[in-house]
Formats: sequence, structure tokens, C-alpha cells
Amino acid sequence: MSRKLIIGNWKMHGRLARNAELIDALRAGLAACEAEVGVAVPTAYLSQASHALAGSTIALSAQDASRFADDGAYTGETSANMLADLGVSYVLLGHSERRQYFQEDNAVLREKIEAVLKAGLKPVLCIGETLAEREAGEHLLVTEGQLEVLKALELGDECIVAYEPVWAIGTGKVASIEQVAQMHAHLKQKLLPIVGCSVNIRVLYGGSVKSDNASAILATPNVDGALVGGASLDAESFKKICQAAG
Ligand SMILES: O=C[C@H](O)COP(=O)(O)O
Repeated sequence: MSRKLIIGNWKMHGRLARNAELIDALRAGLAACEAEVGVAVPTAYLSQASHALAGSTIALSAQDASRFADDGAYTGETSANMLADLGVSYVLLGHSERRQYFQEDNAVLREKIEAVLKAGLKPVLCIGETLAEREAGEHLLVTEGQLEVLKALELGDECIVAYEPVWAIGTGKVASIEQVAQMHAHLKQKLLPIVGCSVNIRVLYGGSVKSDNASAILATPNVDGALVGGASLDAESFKKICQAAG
């Protein structure tokens, strides 16, 4: 039984002084945590976080990577190789906010995933349906279609997917345990033929995970961890969520 994975996604939040305080508090508070913990910090602060996390068990994670695997004339981009150079382990890809604001589709995500795998990093593919898709009863079909990007890939020893219903992100409207259970079972069933039985499949839940709902969510079958947004910016809240996973 692999340990639960909890990743805090800071999104576009951070300043040098505040980052240092938060990471120091997490290092102190999570030293004995049994869960696997990562923090996905903005690209601008990856170097600071890499140094601040040195020697800790907290994994440095990124929130995106360039679709271009090799160095070149791609102004503004950060390659997966550069992330690896900074000590990054996990890379969030396809977060709904990137799909929404930067029109990331399966074609672009496929290139990003390939670049991240080529750099020896672990992609965390973010998927999830919108409220309209959920209300139309299309949520299972939508997420199944989003998994297509994983077909015929050399994923290594594990495949990590983060299920984040868009309507639960940042809204305080967390999915019900029944909704989480149904979707995670569905995703595990659909992922198996895609990645094969030799790959360890981990499906994280994200969408208004807080210290007061984390235990119930993490105890739900087929929930292998959580992708935490807002609550990850508060050391005490994030620590409680990680401890609920441990
Ligand atoms: O990446 C994290 C998810 O977008 C969830 O964010 P949230 O916990 O603020 O709802």
C-alpha cells in the first residue's frame, strides 16, 4: 500500500520572505509525517524553494513545464530539464486554470508530458469536469477523454492523475464522498488498460480540500492523496491535511 501523496499547489502566490516562513514551518511541522508531501511553487521561486527544502522530505514540485523538451529560442519558457536541474520531482500539467486561461489541450499536454518524462520527472496530470458537464451527466465521459493523453507513453513505475472537479476549485464546494468515490473508481478502471498493470496508478483528489474535510476524502476508496490549493498557503492547515493522510 503506497503512502498517500499530498501536494500543495501555491498557484500564483508567494514572496521571498513569506515563502521562507511557510517552508520553515512545513519542515518543522511535517518532519514526522507519514504521508508523502510536495509543494508546487511558482517558477519564480523554485530556486529559493529548492534551497529551503534541501535535506527535507518535502518534494519540490512545479506547476507547469514547457512543451519544448530541448533548450532553444522559446522566450519565457522553462523546460523540464531546467526543472530537473533545480531538483524538481513532480510537475503539475493540465491544471484546469491552465486549460482555461492558456487553452492547453490534449495535443499540448501530450508534448508537455513527454518532455517531463524525458527529463526524468513525474508528471501529475490534472483533469476534471466543469459544472455544466457535471449537470449534464457528462463528467465520466469528459474525464475519460482527458486520460487519452496518457496512451502509449513510457510512464515509468507510476502514473499520477489529479481529479479536480472545476466547480470545486477555490469555491469551498467540495465534491461529496459519493461523487469522489464514483469518479476515482471510474478513473482507476479506465487507467488500467491505458498504462498497464505494471504501473502503480495514483489518483489524487483536488478541489476545496481543507483540514476539516481531508480525513473523509482521504479515507475514500481509490483516493491516493490530494492536490491542495488555498489551504496549502497556511502552514497549520496544510500540516493538518498532511497528517490526516499519514
Ligand atoms: O491545485 C489545486 C486545486 O486547484 C484546488 O484548489 P483549492 O484547494 O483552492 O480548491
